[in-house]
Amino acid sequence: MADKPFTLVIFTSMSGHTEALARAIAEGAGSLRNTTAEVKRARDVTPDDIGRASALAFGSPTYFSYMSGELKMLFDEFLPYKERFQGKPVIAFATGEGGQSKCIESIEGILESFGVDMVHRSDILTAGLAVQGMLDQKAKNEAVNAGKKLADAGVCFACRKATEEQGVTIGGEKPTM
Ligand SMILES: Cc1cc2nc3c(=O)[nH]c(=O)nc-3n(C[C@H](O)[C@H](O)[C@H](O)COP(=O)(O)O)c2cc1C
Repeated sequence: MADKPFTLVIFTSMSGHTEALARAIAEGAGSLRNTTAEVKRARDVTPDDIGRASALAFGSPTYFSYMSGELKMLFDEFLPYKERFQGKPVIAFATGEGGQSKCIESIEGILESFGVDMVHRSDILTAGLAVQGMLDQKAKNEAVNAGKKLADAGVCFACRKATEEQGVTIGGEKPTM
């Protein structure tokens, strides 16, 4: 994992709508103190990137009520690296012309089998982050806030991981060996 809690926002996009949403999420995620955020196209993401991240966002345009082939390919290829996703806070986002919640469902379905912690279920939105058409100011604000909440959950994840790795138990005592 990176030194500072790090949010990786992964997307695919042809005409720019989903990219704009990804950049707004990263803007929110990177605005927290002591955290960083990066935006990457799905085809450029490596298993090491997933391992370094303390929080992840995955987004796609809706194609035939599903995610793009490029994002599906990432999931297919990263199945052997499933443990790098486990327990990490995640949000799914999508743009479309009305069918984007189906796209979000398709992304979430795969991510659940990778063992992630879907952040929105508890405190973001009931249907992931969905946008129809180009990003307006309201959608942008929502995306920035979602990014902040995601990064915040990433900080908690990184703290829990560090505590586990140092062998510190709750209550502050190290186990005796
Ligand atoms: C091949 C193709 C299939 C599409 N299928 C759907 C669809 O099933 N439902 C929908 O709401 N929008 C659909 N769309 C619209 C796109 O999801 C929408 O324009 C999206 O915002 C494009 O994202 P981008 O600008 O990031 O490329 C489709 C677009 C294309 C090119």
